Amino acid sequence: MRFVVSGGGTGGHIYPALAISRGLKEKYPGAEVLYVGTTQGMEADIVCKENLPFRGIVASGLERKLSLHNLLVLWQAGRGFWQAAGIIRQWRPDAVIGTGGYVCGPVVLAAALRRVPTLIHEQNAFPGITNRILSRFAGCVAVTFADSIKYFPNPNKVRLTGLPVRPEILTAERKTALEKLGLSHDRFLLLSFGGSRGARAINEAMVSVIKKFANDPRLSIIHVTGTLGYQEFIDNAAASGINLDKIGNVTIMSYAYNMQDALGAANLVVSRAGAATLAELTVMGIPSILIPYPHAAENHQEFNARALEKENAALVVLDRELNGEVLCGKIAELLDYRDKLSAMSAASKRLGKRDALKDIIECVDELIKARNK
Ligand SMILES: CC(=O)N[C@H]1[C@@H](OP(=O)(O)OP(=O)(O)OC[C@H]2O[C@@H](n3ccc(=O)[nH]c3=O)[C@H](O)[C@@H]2O)O[C@H](CO)[C@@H](O)[C@@H]1O
Repeated sequence: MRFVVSGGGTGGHIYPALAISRGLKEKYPGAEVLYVGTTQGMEADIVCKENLPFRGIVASGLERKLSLHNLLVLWQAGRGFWQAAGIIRQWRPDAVIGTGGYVCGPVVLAAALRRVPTLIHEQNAFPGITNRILSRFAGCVAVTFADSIKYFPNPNKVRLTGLPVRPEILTAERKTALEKLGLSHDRFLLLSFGGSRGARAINEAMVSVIKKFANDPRLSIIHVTGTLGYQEFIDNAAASGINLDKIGNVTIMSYAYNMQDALGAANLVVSRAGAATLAELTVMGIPSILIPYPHAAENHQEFNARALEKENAALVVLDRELNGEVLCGKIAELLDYRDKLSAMSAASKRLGKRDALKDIIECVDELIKARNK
């Protein structure tokens, strides 16, 4: 069997695509999966570490106003479509799966026009523009939140599956993860990151958190700055009088390629409220302090975060209310009241959908069988 998966731009689209690739290989032993993305998105870097064949095409997004940039985008969209059509013709996939981001548009469309079975996955409570358009052509639309179903014109095609989490995250274990990270079993681990690209507001607040908890014997801290924000974070920490070399309980990373270990070992996570992150937190039953990115389309991260807050699985701090003092206060409260933390952890776990990947692979299988009838 041969498959094409496509999803691009940020980790939130890429990791579900990688999880689906693994699921396909498990379901169909010997299956070959080709990843189609853009060469300038994060996918080029992340996918090559997965040993999956990768092909790049051109794609970018329209600005929501009349502009010269949009003319370039339309020209690129045409070019991207021909590149995608060429790939589909040569690779002859049995099915094509898109997980969002502009790059999926031409890939899923080219496949659907050749009558190749297609499935798209929507991660957010409010669907992205690419998926809303593609849903008209795709054979199946798998969604994470029931709330998103109403935005798709043909509800009969929609299946509520949840968001597929990478298998290594599903199976991560605290003891092994702590050992891999070289961290003590007796300490509480606070993990903070701002989604796949990092978040300046979280980086700024974490400077105060690190200052407050530096060398505190109760806890270890792993803070992931995002590749772009790394140097700024290091400079800000130094300007605040923090000597990171002299602090034994803090690890700073620009990007965590081993998220299964970081999440596997964490007792508490501070993060943005991207859908893939929330799916990972809930399948692992990790309590969190969520700071939704305020400029996400239709403010969808706040909707995502409130869904966890409502079930007592997370505390929510709005970006405009965030500062070092507020974040230190919330962390200290959860460190001191472990019963509250345990209750949040249990609530988080109740929300996790561990079967999402299996359900999506079943949908793909049904599409293939329906075509071969
Ligand atoms: C600003 C914005 O619009 N962000 C969107 C984007 O976010 P973004 O890409 O930040 O999305 P998510 O939080 O959903 O996913 C991040 C993914 O990257 C992984 N990770 C992150 C950091 C790191 O160092 N290592 C690592 O592996 C996480 O484990 C997770 O799997 O896509 C998501 C899914 O459509 C949306 O819900 C988010 O709103």
